[in-house]
Amino acid sequence: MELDNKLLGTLRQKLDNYQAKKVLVAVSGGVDSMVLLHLIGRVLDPSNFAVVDVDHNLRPESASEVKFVKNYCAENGYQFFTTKWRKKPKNVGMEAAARSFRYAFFKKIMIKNNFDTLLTAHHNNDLAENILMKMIRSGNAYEVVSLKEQRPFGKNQIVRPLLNFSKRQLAEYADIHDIKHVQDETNFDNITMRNRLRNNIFPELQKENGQLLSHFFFFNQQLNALIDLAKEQFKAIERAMNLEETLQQISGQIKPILQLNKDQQTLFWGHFFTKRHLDISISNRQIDQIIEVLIGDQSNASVDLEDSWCFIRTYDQFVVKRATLANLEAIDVKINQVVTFNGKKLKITNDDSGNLIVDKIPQNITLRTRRDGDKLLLSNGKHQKLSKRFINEKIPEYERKNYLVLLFDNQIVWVEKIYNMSDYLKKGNKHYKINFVEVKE
Ligand SMILES: Nc1ncnc2c1ncn2[C@@H]1O[C@H](COP(=O)(O)OP(=O)(O)OP(=O)(O)O)[C@@H](O)[C@H]1O
Repeated sequence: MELDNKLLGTLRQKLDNYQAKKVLVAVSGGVDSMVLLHLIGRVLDPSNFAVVDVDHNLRPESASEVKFVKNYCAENGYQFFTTKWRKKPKNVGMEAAARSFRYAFFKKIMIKNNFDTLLTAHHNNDLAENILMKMIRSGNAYEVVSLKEQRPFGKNQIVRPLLNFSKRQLAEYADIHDIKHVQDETNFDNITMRNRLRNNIFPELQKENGQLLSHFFFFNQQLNALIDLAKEQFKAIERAMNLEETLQQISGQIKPILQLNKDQQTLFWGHFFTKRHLDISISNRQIDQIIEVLIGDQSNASVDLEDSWCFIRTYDQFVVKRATLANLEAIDVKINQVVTFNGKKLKITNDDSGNLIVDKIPQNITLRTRRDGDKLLLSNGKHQKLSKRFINEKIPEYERKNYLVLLFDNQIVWVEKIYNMSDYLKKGNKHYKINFVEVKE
């Protein structure tokens, strides 16, 4: 009776707090969501709620599980929505794809039928498992924060009224009221980390302290609040940074960030990258590298990020941009043949207007990007390392890999913008002119 009152009281209070008027209950048929549905049936009039169950079509029993929920709704006079997932993607995480299909369907039903609130049956064990899993995977505070009791969902909201109740309490309620439910057999195999934590680790941890789950709840609440406070301060910092943002890059002043201490900077960059529309994931190690670059006084220092994005610090600014992918393969080029290299169309012609002057017509012409050990011939007959030339010309490291290098018979004769062997050839000898041009369409 006490548990009944606690659950019903909490549910009423949450619906009231979050002004949930027309409610869609997400029910998978498992014990948690059947308990939620049973409770809702006791609190709301059927005209104010409906049930939704998505058949993910991933297990043979899924259709009969949906039928079970459908029948339950029919018996109780509840409106019911369902759909079956048919177009399963290949080569992506199945669980994540199933989830995004599920939430897209929830959204569609809510908009079409004017529901203002989606209720899910997430509970305290789900929350604790999420936190521990994220702790194991990343330790990133923004990821470690777990489910919130309420969050916006498009123009509407998701409310999770059972977050403060344990799985055991929900199972107890199901027992008392003899609530039938389906059993997901995959909960028992220990292939997933979640199941290993649920079945092996949490029972052990709870032996240390029976209050463990509520501590996770409390920790989550506090961490969420701290992050919200930090974000307020970061907004002010971002305003002072004068950010300029396009789909391809974002840049800004670094001075405002340097007012934060090193740990606060870590928190800042974690937030900065998670909320940007530039789709970059960033590791803790990369955040450390960014901070090193900002604290150091080396202009043009850079950090490589995922998918060829890079973070570059110039004197008092930073820019995050995509570095063009270099084609590192060398290609052989014939005279008058058009080749595409790093997105440019190029051609070598052998005519008098040539801007490359050589002392013999080459047998082999090769185009490639830089390699370690590349050397340039100078007029005194000596060689200079290409890397040295890049430094002299102040070409930042992140750009060097995109520079085109042209070789005649294995001798570098030209490097984009910074070297042309013609400038170093002795006058008086017999020379040939060769043209190296970018072809415009
Ligand atoms: N197929 C489904 N159809 C309708 N509701 C579902 C379905 N699967 C899950 N739910 C709802 O989501 C809640 C959480 O389910 P579960 O723990 O399996 O999901 P999750 O993938 O871990 O979490 P999330 O839904 O936040 O991604 C369930 O209690 C239920 O309310």
